[in-house]
Amino acid sequence: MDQFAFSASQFQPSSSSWMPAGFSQLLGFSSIMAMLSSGSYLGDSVKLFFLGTIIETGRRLFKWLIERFQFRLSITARFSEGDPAYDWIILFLTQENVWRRSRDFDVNSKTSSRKFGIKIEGEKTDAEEEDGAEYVPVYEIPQLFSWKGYWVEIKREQSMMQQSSRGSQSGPMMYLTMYTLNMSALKALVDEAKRRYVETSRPNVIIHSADIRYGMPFTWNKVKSKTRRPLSSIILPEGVLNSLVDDLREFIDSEDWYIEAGIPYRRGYILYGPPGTGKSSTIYTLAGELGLEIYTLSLAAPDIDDTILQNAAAQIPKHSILLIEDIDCAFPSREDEEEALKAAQANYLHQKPKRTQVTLSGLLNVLDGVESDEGKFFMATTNYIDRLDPALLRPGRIDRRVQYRLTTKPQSAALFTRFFPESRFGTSIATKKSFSEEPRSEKASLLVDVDSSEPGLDIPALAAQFADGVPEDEFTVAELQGYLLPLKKRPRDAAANVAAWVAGEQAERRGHAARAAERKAKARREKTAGMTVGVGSQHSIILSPVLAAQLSAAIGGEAPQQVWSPTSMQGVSAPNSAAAAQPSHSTEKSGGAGEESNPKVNGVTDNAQSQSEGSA
Ligand SMILES: Nc1ncnc2c1ncn2[C@@H]1O[C@H](COP(=O)(O)OP(=O)(O)OP(=O)(O)O)[C@@H](O)[C@H]1O
Repeated sequence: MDQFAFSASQFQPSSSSWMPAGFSQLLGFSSIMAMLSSGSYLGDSVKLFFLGTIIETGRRLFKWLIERFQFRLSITARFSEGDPAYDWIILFLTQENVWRRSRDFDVNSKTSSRKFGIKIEGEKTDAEEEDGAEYVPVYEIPQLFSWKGYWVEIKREQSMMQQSSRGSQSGPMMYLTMYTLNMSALKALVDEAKRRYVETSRPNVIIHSADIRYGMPFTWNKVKSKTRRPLSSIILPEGVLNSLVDDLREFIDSEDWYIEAGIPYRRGYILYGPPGTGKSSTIYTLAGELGLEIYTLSLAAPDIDDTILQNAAAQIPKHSILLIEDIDCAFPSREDEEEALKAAQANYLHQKPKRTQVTLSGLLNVLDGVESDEGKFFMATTNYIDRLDPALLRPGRIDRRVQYRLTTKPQSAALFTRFFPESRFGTSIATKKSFSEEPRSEKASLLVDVDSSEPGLDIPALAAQFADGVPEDEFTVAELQGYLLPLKKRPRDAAANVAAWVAGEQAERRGHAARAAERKAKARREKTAGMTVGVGSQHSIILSPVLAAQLSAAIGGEAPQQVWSPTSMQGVSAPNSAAAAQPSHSTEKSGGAGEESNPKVNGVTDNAQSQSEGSA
């Protein structure tokens, strides 16, 4: 107490110099100062409290200043995953080695999906390089780097984006902060990122496919890259491919014309014909040639509806291709739907077969609407153009139709030459090698060559032999390719054995057609047998189609036309009984074995000139 009283009196004279003594006493200021200087426990606590308050206030002030400073002296850009610009930035960061200070990676096995993995140096074999794991930096901890004299900070975050009918939408976002007031620096960085992306992607075709997950926003997040195919690898009748390339180039270059003429700046193609004739390959090759990215969607997917389709089309950047493969699957004909329903019922499935929720009008809206201009290409493939609604094919929606057919002789020869190019197998190589190497016997010079293939061959003659062995309009390029693949180093065998292969294929097709006819006949019998099986004249029973079929097979065929007495049906116990094993309907013929084997389709033709309308 004494100590306290002493200190207070010591303090009082000085405080009175700037504050009336009565006033300072009223505030209790002198007693607080006395307490603080007393060194007591309470005084220390109060000191600590004031110190903490000062530090916290300072910290907040500093943060506030930094934020203001950052806001005024930096530019922040956001990139959301699924948008092409996000990929530009990711690739840019990989190339700038920003990941070097990072300790945070996603490790994935290498696939054709593009993830912009980085190369981690170490002693690795080539095989490991090719097939090993891929290290993809995560960038979830902010990384600072400098680019052209600017400080740039990068950070990836999972962030909430917006509310939609499909729930709250969230997705990874990349935040790029540049410490500069110069807006054009950001533009330069983004342009540079895009340029590098285009440059890096040039040898590949980039294919985006839809990422549809319940409750998540629609994105084109699944990205793959395919090695670009040269135009010469596509075997079509003379001029078809070049005319498509010219048409697409002209379209890309004539944006101003479209705007001036008031015509929607969009282009639609449909490629149709039997499977394996090169429809998809043509689209991928065109995309590679012109540096276009492909956005592919299957309308047959049950999760996709008109809203998603519209969203998807809207998210596609300018000068890219919206590809819908097998477009007929989305809108099956009424007969097909009935058949699917019957098949489901026959198997006691009470659910309707699942089909797309996309409506024809939804698709037409996408083709006509704002989403479909801005220099986008709409490309579709189908095996059955007749099943498509004429509204879909009308000029202005589909500008060009390209028909694909089974191979002609020139196509077969061209395919052979593609497999066995003159440059590797022709006479010129053999001559060059025989001069450059030690003299050897004729037999030996034929055996040794580049890639241990057969050299010194008359490739045009072998190609002609091969083409002669393949009947026109019977096989697809894909089928011939399947035959040639195992013989890729043996051109002579490929040409010599093709006739035998063709004969084998034809026999197999006849067998297949016979079995198909048999199945059809059986289905017809089941249909009629399923209606009514009479037991005596008074008791007729209705059987399920399957049971009726089993019964009719067991008792010998056309059940509904006949009346079976209960005694005649005795012994019919199971479908696998001896009676069932020997059906008495063997008189039924297979209904023209060759009929269904080969749909008659000829060569590849381009209908563009005759059928294209509404194009520029
Ligand atoms: N005209 C062709 N030129 C070059 N290769 C072809 C051609 N037709 C088919 N192929 C080859 O056959 C395979 C299948 O071709 P593709 O997928 O392009 O056929 P498609 O007509 O699109 O078939 P689907 O209708 O089943 O989708 C590919 O490997 C492709 O290289």
